Amino acid sequence: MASIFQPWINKSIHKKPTTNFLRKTHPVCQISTLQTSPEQTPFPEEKLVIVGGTTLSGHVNISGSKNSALPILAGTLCCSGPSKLHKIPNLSDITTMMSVLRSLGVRIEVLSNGEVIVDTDGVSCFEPCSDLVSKIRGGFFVLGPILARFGEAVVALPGGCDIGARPIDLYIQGLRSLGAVVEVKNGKVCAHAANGRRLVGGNFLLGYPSVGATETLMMAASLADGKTVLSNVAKEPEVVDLAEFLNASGASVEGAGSSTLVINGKKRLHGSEHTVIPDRIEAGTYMIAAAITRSCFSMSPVIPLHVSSLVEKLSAAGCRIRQSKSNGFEISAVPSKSSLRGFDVRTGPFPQFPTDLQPQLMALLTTCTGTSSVEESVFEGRMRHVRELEKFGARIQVCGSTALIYGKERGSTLYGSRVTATDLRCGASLVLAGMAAEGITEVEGVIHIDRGYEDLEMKLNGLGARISRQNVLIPSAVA
Ligand SMILES: CC(=O)N[C@H]1[C@@H](OP(=O)(O)OP(=O)(O)OC[C@H]2O[C@@H](n3ccc(=O)[nH]c3=O)[C@H](O)[C@@H]2O)O[C@H](CO)[C@@H](O)[C@@H]1O
Ligand SMILES: C=C(OP(=O)(O)O)C(=O)O
Repeated sequence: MASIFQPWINKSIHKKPTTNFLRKTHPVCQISTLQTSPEQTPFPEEKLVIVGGTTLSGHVNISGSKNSALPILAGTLCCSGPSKLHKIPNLSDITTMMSVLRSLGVRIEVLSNGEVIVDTDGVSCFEPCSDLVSKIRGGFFVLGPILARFGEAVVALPGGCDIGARPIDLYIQGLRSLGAVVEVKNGKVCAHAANGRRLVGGNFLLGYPSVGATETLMMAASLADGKTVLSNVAKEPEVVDLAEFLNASGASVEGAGSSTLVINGKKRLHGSEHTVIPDRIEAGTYMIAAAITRSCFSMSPVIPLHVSSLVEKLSAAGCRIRQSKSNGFEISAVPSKSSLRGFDVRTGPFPQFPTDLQPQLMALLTTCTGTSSVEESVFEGRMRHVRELEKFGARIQVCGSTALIYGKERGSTLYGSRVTATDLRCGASLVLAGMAAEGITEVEGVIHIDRGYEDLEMKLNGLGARISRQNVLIPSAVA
């Protein structure tokens, strides 16, 4: 289908953005809330029904990264003219993010194969629909770009996984150091450039290398007057991906991937073409799926550096992991049948072990030998999966931020159960446990899983799993 924004490739089009901000809330806001993404549709509520005990084989394709696509979609707001993005995953969080952008007057065309064209030239207000922003974490990432490009922004407090308090103090302090006046009123962040026009470059040391605060400040500084130095920033691959998108759009961001960013602000950025990196958390989830089902299969594309902390742990447990040009990443847990060894793990900012793989890894550890420990150092509330894993018969003891997982001497101890996903990665860990368990498992709260896994059950079934999606009103198969 021909793009209505053709020729998007003309990077030199700098149409003047519409700056009539009198109408603060765009009417699209009302339309967007009626659009049907799984996140927004109250019915039907669904569950995944899993027949456990299957062995997986074959190859699985890894989608583009949710946590890269979200800030990059926000980053298009920094750019005059259309941007063409590749490998945007088909997820409910992405649908919600697109609705957030549309509520500002952004035009978005979704093509096939994860290609999306985003044109922000029609932006006609600086306050995105609050109902949409508060559904996801990524919606809040529009704050920095809107403020930097238009000198003013009103953005509702963010949503996202319920895994801790998730404050936004670093965003606020950082934006203030770039010359913004920021206050929180009635559940919204209201910000404007102190000089009434543009942010100004400044120095800011983040008290913690927050991913979202780093991304927000990077986008804001890209359009500020002068130079910004951000210290103790997040080094996550998604931060690097955003920097690459911004630089392709004419920004000057140096140091992405290290703990200091130096950003020379530009008067304007132009649209560009960018391919989102593969989702390292999705890839990691499939690697753990191979381990927990004691299977062997391959996956691609995977960037080895992005999964190195997981590879190290799985190798220590006894899995074999190989890379081949033709097949991508191949993980095998077959020769170690029933004897994967438990280990200790602590989550932390990249390159440490990712918190977004902690619940899935804990599910694996319940099937390994010996006693393992998992320390969650990033989110204080990310242990809600423990109660659900216990329903499979897992023995886990939580002490503060550390869980002790008592494995057993031989094979899986898990039995199919009826469980509920309380957040995205909790949902993934329950699906993994269900595949390893004896009997049938039902996972409710699928809405959380759909936020971040593209075609999860279709991809797993393609590897040999037996998972079906059913309406929760269908009588339960688990006693
Ligand atoms: C959409 C997206 O990209 N989500 C990811 C992003 O979330 P998100 O960007 O929200 O995570 P952060 O890196 O900001 O949070 C890490 C820690 O910093 C704290 N904090 C954060 C900001 C702040 O202003 N003050 C503060 O204290 C948080 O409460 C948390 O304890 O990074 C997390 C850490 O890798 C991942 O788990 C999420 O999947
Ligand atoms: C915590 C996560 O997402 P979000 O920050 O969007 O809630 C996640 O992807 O595991």
